[in-house]
Amino acid sequence: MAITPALPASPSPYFEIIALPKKGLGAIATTTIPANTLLFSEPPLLWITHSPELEEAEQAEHVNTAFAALSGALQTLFLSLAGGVEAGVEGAWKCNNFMLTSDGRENAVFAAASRINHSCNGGENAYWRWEGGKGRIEFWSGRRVEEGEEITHCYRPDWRMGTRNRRLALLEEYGFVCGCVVCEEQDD
Ligand SMILES: C[S@@+](CC[C@H](N)C(=O)[O-])C[C@H]1O[C@@H](n2cnc3c(N)ncnc32)[C@H](O)[C@@H]1O
Repeated sequence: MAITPALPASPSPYFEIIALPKKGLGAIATTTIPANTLLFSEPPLLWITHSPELEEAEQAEHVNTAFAALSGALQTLFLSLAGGVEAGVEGAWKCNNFMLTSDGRENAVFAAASRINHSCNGGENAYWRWEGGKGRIEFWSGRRVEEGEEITHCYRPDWRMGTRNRRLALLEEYGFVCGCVVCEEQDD
């Protein structure tokens, strides 16, 4: 008998997490959300502080050490994130880590924030910020979001290039073919 994995519970009264065509899981608004609404906030699941010059292999060591310190339930949760099923700790880290500070010294993975898909510049309707004093990431709506719309944020807001090059860059850096509203509508 095929076992359907349980969908993660929504951390927010504003959206549900469901399976989406070609994107895995994603967050869909269950109500109209006004601009500048706090959608959710959460502490990191796995967080590392490191020198920004750290080589990838050394960073992986930090990640593995932090992973080993998690409880069994949190390890299972971490490995259930995108990339984790196929490529273990390294895959989940690569697919889901946020650079928290502009000096590149702090990176973390979050259970709920990991489920928010990417939209290229202009298509996103949410943004995040790291509240270091509270030790939490916050997700805010950047504009009014209609019921049924997908909640997205832009993984690389600094990329300003044509759709074709942006899609290639996303494929190279993040390993997916972008199916966001901007890429689907533009064809340059
Ligand atoms: C941080 S996770 C986002 C949540 C993920 N969809 C899940 O099922 O947990 C990033 C992964 O989601 C998918 N993804 C995110 N944004 C996407 C987009 N715009 N188009 C296609 N796939 C996307 C890719 O597989 C990517 O590696």
